[in-house]
Amino acid sequence: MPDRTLKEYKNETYLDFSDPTNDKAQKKAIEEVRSNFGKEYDLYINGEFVKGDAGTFESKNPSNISETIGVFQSASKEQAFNALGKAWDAFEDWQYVSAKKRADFLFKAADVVRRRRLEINAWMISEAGKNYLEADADTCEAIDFIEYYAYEALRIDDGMDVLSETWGDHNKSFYMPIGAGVSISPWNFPFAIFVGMSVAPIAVGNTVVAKPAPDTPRMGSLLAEIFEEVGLPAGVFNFVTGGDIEVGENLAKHPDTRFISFTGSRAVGLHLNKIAAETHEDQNFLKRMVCELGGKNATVVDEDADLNSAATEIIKGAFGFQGQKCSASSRVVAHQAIYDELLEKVTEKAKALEVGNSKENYISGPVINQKAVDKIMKYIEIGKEEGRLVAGGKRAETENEGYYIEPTVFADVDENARIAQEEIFGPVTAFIKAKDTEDALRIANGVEYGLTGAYFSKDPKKIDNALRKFRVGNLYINRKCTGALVGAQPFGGFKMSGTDAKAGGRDYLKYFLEPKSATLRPAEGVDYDLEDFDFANE
Ligand SMILES: NC(=O)c1ccc[n+]([C@@H]2O[C@H](COP(=O)([O-])OP(=O)(O)OC[C@H]3O[C@@H](n4cnc5c(N)ncnc54)[C@H](O)[C@@H]3O)[C@@H](O)[C@H]2O)c1
Ligand SMILES: N[C@@H](CCC=O)C(=O)O
Repeated sequence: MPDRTLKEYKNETYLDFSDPTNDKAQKKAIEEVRSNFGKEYDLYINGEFVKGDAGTFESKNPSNISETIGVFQSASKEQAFNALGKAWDAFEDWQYVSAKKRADFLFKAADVVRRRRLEINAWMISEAGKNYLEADADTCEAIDFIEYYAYEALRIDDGMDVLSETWGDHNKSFYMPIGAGVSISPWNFPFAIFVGMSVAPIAVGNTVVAKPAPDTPRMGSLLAEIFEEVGLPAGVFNFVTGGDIEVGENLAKHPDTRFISFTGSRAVGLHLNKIAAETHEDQNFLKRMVCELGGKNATVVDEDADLNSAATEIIKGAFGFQGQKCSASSRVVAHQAIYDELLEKVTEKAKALEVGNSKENYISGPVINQKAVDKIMKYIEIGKEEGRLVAGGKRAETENEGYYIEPTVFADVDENARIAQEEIFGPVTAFIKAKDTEDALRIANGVEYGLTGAYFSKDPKKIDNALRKFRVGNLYINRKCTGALVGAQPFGGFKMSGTDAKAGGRDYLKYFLEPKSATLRPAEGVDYDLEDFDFANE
């Protein structure tokens, strides 16, 4: 295999499903996957597929809830702890495996994902309710995470800081993996985020117990199959499905859990952050906590913006995957001079979005489950009190029994209203009127989150002003505020949106590393320096 360097990294490109060949191929993959609905999938602990001790649960198709995607294991607390123990056993060797060897496992895994791409999309379309493009983008992001972190691990292995020489001593700093930990992921990027959160620690020599969200366990079990196929050493990656408390919380609390990597809601993230801070008597490290939480993102449209383009991008940002993205534009803050015109354009486009079964590639599919329906419909009722309903506002009627909600737009919402402040995580956006540019940026910043934002203007001076003042981790000018690409738009937010980690960025792997400084004084008459040592087993 040729040497792979960071320079070789490229984002995977999405399939064009308006091409009938791709559309047909995706439909065929969906039919194949559907013929496998209802099968049982096991835990994957220490390189073995095993049954759970605490029963089983089913994953359902949100587009048609009479369909069972698969049957999954509920691990007991003891099994979860056993997985953690096996991960520590595997760490003994894995921490010293060379970065190149580790990266080779990952490059092979990325190639398997490429080979199974349409099948993986098909499972995701069925289990999460994504349309074809959203599913394909998720699978591509998973490939990107795997390869980007593999390249990054190679770069980090090349050495850290250039240090000064001190009177004949040689100084070197390098990174060491930190140990075995737990990755707890959400259902909304059920492959990309699950894969990214599993691969990042592994790429730099750690071992992982990964728990998928209960709504999308099939997407996690695919990674177990892939790592089994590429021969990743036993115990490096463990896949444990089961209860939030039984598996997730108990693992977070365990004194041997070295890191907790969490992506999910603010409430659960804060709860786990507290757990991470509690030190057990027999714990000899501070737990490393990585939290990537929610958002209440705004698209700000200034008076000189291209309104057609802004309206198109708002629709994508607010209603892509039914608004179930932490990055979604759930607020539109519009300058008073263009407010009415923009609102009319967005309303018209929102009303035109067709809702239906994801297997037929409707632009808008279902939301994830009944709990989500209840929460979103509750916010829609609140919105009716707080603003003027101009589009949607009801359950969408379709041929299937699924969790469908109409794309919904509220106008004339006060900046402090609940629907302007709280994360809804569904197909709902709220228009807020601003007096001028500064007022718009103040409103955009006036929430507890700081994840993404979009700003529309043609004026370079205004753009420069927004670049500095709009307080979000990911800011986009003249485009939608969703769809960050690995390695291009490192992703993660400020304020209550998380611990400032940037998934798919250069800093991310350092959350799973500890830096070590070494000083070597050459022994009398011996000629060597620290560059002669690479600190890894081949
Ligand atoms: N910042 C980001 O990068 C990012 C990315 C995706 C999603 N999100 C956020 O995730 C949320 C949606 O995902 P969700 O509904 O799956 O979130 P969630 O917080 O309900 O669940 C996330 C994960 O935590 C587990 N969990 C729940 N309770 C737990 C507990 N007490 N102990 C341990 N684990 C527990 C769940 O099973 C799931 O695997 C939204 O708030 C969204 O903004 C953030
Ligand atoms: N990284 C994704 C969002 C992940 C959270 O849901 C985006 O940029 O849209």
